[in-house]
Amino acid sequence: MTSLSSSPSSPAAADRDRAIIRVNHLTLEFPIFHGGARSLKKTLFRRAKQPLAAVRAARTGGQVVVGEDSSGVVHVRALTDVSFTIHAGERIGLIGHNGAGKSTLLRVLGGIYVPQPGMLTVRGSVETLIDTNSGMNPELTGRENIFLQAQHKALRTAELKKLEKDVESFAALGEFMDLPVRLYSSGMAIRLGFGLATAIAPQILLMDEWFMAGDAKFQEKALQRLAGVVDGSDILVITSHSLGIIAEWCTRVIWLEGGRVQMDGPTTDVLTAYTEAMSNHG
Ligand SMILES: Nc1ncnc2c1ncn2[C@@H]1O[C@H](COP(=O)(O)OP(=O)(O)OP(=O)(O)O)[C@@H](O)[C@H]1O
Repeated sequence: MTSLSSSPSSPAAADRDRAIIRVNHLTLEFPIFHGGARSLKKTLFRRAKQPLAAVRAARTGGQVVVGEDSSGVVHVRALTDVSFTIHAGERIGLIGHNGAGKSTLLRVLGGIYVPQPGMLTVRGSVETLIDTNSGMNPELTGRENIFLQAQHKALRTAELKKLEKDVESFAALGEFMDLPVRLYSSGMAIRLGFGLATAIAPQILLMDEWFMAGDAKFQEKALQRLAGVVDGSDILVITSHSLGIIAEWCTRVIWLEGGRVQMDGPTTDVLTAYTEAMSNHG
């Protein structure tokens, strides 16, 4: 069950309405409808007959399972029984191997995937920096997309003008601002998407590491702008393979392994354990 709600801004209700994310026993599976699923199912059954010691869990990816319903559809279980609470003021880093479930978890928190079973409560305004074009219409120009966002946020004319000026100057796309977004390179789409998503600080900012893409000058500008947004937000959740970024930005780290929470705690403790595990197992 998912509940998403926005906070009223009454100062009297400030404490009660501060952002919070609560995740309880969350599991998420993707069904596989690919032609290869049949032979994959045979392999899984063959493996199930082998002694347990011979079936070592893969280090990358979620768990591949045969569905328990009568259809026998093969699923990838990306998240298994994940639970945690994030309070206002916390900056969370999600780390783990390729396929550990970081991006999937971020999408669940952003309301893009609905977990079943499990319960998710997200209180506060949410902004996601997950896909380069998230929330953008590729058929519209960059400028029209700014107007679209302003409409969603019910901005007044003066606020819209401010937003347009701010994003235009940050993205520095020149005449491309008045061309359809589908013509942009991925770096150009990042400039616009990042500029838009960070123009107004949300209570909860969910961010995948793609923002690190782009040329060096843009990265520098993006980090500077992000610092301001993070300061204005209640909660930051960021996934990254760069432990330097996690160490610099996060107060707490959740380490995922094969879709499960391996460790959850203060940044230094989790990064130390993770780095040790890396050097032991590669
Ligand atoms: N749309 C999808 N359909 C099927 N399986 C998916 C889908 N998205 C993710 N998965 C699977 O879910 C598991 C977790 O993937 P996810 O992208 O969340 O991992 P990640 O930790 O973000 O990985 P990386 O660091 O490589 O980006 C993987 O096994 C992946 O194959």
